[in-house]
Amino acid sequence: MSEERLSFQAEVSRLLDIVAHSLYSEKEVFLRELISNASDACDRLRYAALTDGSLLGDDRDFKIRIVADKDAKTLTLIDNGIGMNRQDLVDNLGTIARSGTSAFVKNLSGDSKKDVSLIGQFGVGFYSAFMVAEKVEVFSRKAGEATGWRWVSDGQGSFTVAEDEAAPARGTRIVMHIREAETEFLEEHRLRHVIKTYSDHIAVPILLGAETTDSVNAANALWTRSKSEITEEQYKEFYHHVGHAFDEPWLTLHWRAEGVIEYTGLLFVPQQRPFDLFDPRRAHHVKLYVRRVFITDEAEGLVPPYLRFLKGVVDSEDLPLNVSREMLQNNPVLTKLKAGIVKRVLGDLNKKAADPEQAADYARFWDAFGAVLKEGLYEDYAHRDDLLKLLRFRTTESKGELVSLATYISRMKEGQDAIYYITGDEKSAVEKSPQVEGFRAKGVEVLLLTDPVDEFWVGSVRETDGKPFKSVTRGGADLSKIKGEEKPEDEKKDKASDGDLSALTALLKLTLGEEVKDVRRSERLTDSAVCLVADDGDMDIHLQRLLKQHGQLGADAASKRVLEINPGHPLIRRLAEKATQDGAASSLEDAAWLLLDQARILEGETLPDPLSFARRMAAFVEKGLG
Ligand SMILES: Nc1ncnc2c1ncn2[C@@H]1O[C@H](COP(=O)(O)OP(=O)(O)OP(=O)(O)O)[C@@H](O)[C@H]1O
Repeated sequence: MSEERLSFQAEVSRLLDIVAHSLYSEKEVFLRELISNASDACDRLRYAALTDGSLLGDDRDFKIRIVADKDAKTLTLIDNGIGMNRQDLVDNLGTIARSGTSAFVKNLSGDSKKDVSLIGQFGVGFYSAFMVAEKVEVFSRKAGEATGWRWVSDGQGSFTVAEDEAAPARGTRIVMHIREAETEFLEEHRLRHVIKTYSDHIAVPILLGAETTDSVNAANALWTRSKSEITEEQYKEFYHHVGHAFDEPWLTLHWRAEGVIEYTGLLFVPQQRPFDLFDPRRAHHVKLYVRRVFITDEAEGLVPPYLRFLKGVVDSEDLPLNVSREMLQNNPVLTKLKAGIVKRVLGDLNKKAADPEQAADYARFWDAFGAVLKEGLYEDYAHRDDLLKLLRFRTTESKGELVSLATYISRMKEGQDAIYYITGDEKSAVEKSPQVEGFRAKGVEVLLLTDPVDEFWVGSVRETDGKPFKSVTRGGADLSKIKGEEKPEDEKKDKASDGDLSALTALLKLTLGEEVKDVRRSERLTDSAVCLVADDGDMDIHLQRLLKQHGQLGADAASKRVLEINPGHPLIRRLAEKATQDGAASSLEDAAWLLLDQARILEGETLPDPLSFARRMAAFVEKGLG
């Protein structure tokens, strides 16, 4: 086939532009990226050869060779891994395969400084070669295939592919034509240092020079070494490699299990949320190995979705080496591995969570991954108690600090028998909700739940330690039973008389008719005149809104709300007085609708009839101005 010229996917061009022009201060990381890819290629061939031994031929020892040629100003990296055919080259080196990354690049701001620091968080993989090279040639031949290929690009929007017999017998040779300013990467000592720093953990030998047979790296799988032999730095570099990550691990778990099943786990909890954390597939990122052979990074069932932030490796001694990815489904060994992983991870998280000295550190984890962990509360009943201990909340009383359920319970007021919460989209908004006023006045703490998942777990967990979870926007507020810290003047505050209030309530019910389920005097309001609540047994207001937004609830399936009025509010007092007068029904009609609309606005809802609202409002203001 003759040479073809193809364009890079738009996102790749964008990425290359940033890579070439702005740049990381640490250009040396390009080598780590290419070595990481070469090692993955060896892993994949090792796995493929389990079912088709002929793929390896006589060349059975995997290696990565790096050769610098100062005269030609080229740096060459050769692996005898799985290799790429024409289609692979076009797909892998012309597009960004990972969907999260691709979407991310699409949304880059165009401000190169900002973009570079963001890209630094996930790396640019193969394309980082263009940080040091003005031209890159990739010669490759896929294992088991006859034809070799050459891919060439100067990173300027396009590349060429053509058949080429100069490709290695199997695997990939990447030739980088090093820029004048980057010739330091042709110096052996510099290369050796970079390899030692970033790639020592790579399990395939890395040979520096055309002839040498001595590897620069230790060349055994990091997780097989004993903990005492591994430095923090090495763990970190391994985490970068295995997790395609660029932050520091927040927690490193390295353990060997011997007993019912035998395996080694080396798992990391990242510091930062990866971009695809809320991807609907909820896939995890833990690689499964069987006796040092990479099997798959998609073993569904190895890690539950609520721990999908974990990165790392699990290496089993019990699974058969020829286990196919299909065979892994419903495999009893896999089930046991999963049980071991969950126990270990939750145990270590609980140690961190329980240590007051590490509260600030745990808070960082919680802010990154708490929302994901909460999914386990309704998906993994067996570990619910462990998970409940890990929960942290911001509350109306916590001044931004995180509070555990145990702390909340220890601070409950006399007569308080429920754990109160409010759900919503944003902390600042729920904190100011009228429904929490009465609780705040009494010093009764209310959990502020602002993750969408919150609605689902509170609905499923229902209670802890004998204390039910209760929404402050649903049902009666039963605040009168609680001995709080209210100030005496609150008690004495003028309230509408019972008779007047009953008249107003009746009038509002009549006027608003089908728009509300009921109108009641409120126990929970102190400052606002009105608010909406869901009736006991009805769906919480925020949950209704959430389900509607996601098309899970028809417009008419929503249950009606109860309008609560504050007997101590001057406006309600005045209206109550008027409600007993003749002709009140018609003179207060506009006021009734305005009260309801006000409650809707406080709830963050759009008004069903904004035009009428504006008309009534204008009329009132006009009257007020005399
Ligand atoms: N030496 C190689 N041998 C075989 N395939 C390779 C090699 N180098 C790259 N590839 C293929 O090209 C793809 C893209 O590589 P690239 O480094 O850009 O991204 P990645 O490795 O998937 O992710 P990351 O951005 O985290 O490095 C790889 O997933 C792999 O399929």
